Amino acid sequence: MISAQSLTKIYGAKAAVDGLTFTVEPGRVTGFLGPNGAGKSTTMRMILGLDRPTSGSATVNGRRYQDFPAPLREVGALLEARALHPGRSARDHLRWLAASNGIPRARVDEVLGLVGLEAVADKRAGTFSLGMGQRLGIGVALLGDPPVVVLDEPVNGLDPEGIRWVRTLARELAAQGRTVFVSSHLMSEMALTADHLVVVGRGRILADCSMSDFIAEHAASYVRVASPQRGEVADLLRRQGLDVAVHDGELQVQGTDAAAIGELVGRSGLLLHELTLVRSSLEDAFMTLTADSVEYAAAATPAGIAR
Ligand SMILES: Nc1ncnc2c1ncn2[C@@H]1O[C@H](COP(=O)(O)OP(=O)(O)OP(=O)(O)O)[C@@H](O)[C@H]1O
Repeated sequence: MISAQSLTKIYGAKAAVDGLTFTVEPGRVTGFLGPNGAGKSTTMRMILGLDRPTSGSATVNGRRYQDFPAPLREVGALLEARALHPGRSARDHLRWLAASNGIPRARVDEVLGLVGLEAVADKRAGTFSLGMGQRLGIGVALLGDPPVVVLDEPVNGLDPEGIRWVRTLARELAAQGRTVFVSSHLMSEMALTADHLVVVGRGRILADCSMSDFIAEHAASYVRVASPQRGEVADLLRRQGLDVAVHDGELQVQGTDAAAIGELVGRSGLLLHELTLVRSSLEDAFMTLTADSVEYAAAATPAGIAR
């Protein structure tokens, strides 16, 4: 597992990471979320020994990254910034890393197959598209067959097929009992991939809980009710003590489920055209929780630009 204990990184007068304590457990995918500048990459870099904490510690299976003699066999990582030699082929890049980490050469071909790069394995990495580069980066992460995998924005630049591939891969790695720690800004994708979430804002922990608890706690579901007798239906529901809001000509009702609303309205003889449970999304929950932690927010769209 990965463990951060009071992990802190100060740049000048600014705490990029401010006393983070959390663990990333094996056997599940843990999503790492936060607005731009929240400290995700800095945290991952400290876990991977690329940045030194100002104080606190980050360990993988109880040891600091720099203390592993063959780190690729302990922790596989894809970081946002690619560090590929542009003139080297994908195969040579993997072979070079395998040799320096005591990994058998045969594993290189296995990994090229796993990430779908066999056909271009001998092309120079400098000619790769963003998506091919991401696949090669994921190949590097998997090269040592490590029990812990850290992926920073793995679906960046991938097409829909590639995005689905990363999702399936992350879930398979977790199902094999590995520790999988993934950051992404794509909320809909994260909702399908992660079981557990660590959410940060301005370098601090905002949430550390299961995906379902996070959504239930930070965003509210409601029942959408449409009726040609909207006013009467709204009055009826309000008299029952339900919370009714009117939005774009429909009622949004909180406080009970669709079945109970249907029965109530049915008994009154009023007409219903639609009754739908609208579940809140991970994106809704994320926006609610991080509203105060957003560092770089755009102003509302100026009227002249709105379509
Ligand atoms: N080398 C550095 N020197 C100075 N400040 C830095 C450095 N690296 C990061 N920071 C600052 O630390 C904060 C956290 O940055 P970090 O890249 O970890 O955030 P992030 O959550 O990964 O953001 P994003 O989602 O935009 O990738 C930011 O305010 C950033 O400007």
